Amino acid sequence: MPDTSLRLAVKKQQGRFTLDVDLALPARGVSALFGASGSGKTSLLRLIAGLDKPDAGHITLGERALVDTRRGVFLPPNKRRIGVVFQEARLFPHFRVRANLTYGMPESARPRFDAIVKLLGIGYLLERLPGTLSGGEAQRVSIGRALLTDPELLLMDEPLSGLDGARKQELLRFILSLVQDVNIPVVYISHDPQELTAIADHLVVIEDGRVLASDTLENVLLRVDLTRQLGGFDAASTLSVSVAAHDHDYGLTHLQLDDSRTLVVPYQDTPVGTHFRLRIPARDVALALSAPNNTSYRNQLAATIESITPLPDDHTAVEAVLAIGDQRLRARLTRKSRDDMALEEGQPVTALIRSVAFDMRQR
Ligand SMILES: Nc1ncnc2c1ncn2[C@@H]1O[C@H](COP(=O)(O)OP(=O)(O)OP(=O)(O)O)[C@@H](O)[C@H]1O
Repeated sequence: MPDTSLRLAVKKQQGRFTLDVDLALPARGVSALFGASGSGKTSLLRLIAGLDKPDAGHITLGERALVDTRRGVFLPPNKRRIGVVFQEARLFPHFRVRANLTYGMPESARPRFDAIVKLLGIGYLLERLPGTLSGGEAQRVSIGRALLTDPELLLMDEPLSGLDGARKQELLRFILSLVQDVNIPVVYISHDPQELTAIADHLVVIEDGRVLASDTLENVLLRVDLTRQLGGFDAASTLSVSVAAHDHDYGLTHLQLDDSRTLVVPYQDTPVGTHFRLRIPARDVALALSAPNNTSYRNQLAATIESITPLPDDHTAVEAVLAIGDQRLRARLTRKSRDDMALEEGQPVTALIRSVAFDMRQR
């Protein structure tokens, strides 16, 4: 497998706005750029795509230098092997879908045409003109066009923003399976926390043209110091689990967290051994000092308090990060319960879990 990780250190002045970013993104999965309107997400994406030049800096994709201002290197967009999908599908209005897809397609991608059309479910659209397509259909065609340039990296700038709720979900599921099938790294811009929770593996938080955080989604969402910037995200943690067994009689599925810990959830129609991520809202985790016997909480996990932090925006609440083996779980408590139970860092506790949600992605 070629190394397709993206590394960049770029500066660009745009009027009074300064973009100053130093970043390394993984070679696999979806890296999301998240930040308020005007934080610089699109400006960064345009530099990566080659639509703008940085004032100073370098960008490399795997071994290839795309830009290096000191050496005078600047690869034009069509030489970068980067596919771009914009907010609105930018199709040629007078070309049929087929011609839109094949326009600029390199010979190397020709054998994959049928497979990509099938993958995107756009076979029935090939002879239509762009003006007759729905927003979701047009966006699928533009994803197809980006894939048919044989890219090593796919950039998506709010690809779902023009779509309504149901179509948004549909295309989101679609992009998820696509990412798993084509195995090309994706840089994905959005300011929608729900969308990013569903799709991102890696999260980059941008504010005022600078990177505040760049790490796995799980790790960034554990950062209590970013509570303000991550306001739209439900405080939640993700746990990696695998399906251990099904209990058909009670309609339950047993999940293995690690060698000594299991969770029980409503029956999931998924084979034993399947890996999953579970999403657990911080407010659905309670703490007990010892494992209670008589409780309707099905899930109790032995844990250790790693940190307890006051919430910046709510003086009645605190947030605890619990170590559960080598995974981490957030719990939101009232300040009063912390004081009543005399909770402190390093203390062993039992985490009681009220609800879990399944992540859409299988791992
Ligand atoms: N050509 C330009 N000249 C001057 N300022 C610009 C130019 N292009 C962008 N900017 C400014 O750069 C800043 C970052 O814009 P950018 O479009 O990258 O933000 P964004 O995070 O993508 O926002 P949104 O989520 O609203 O799309 C903004 O303040 C914008 O006004």
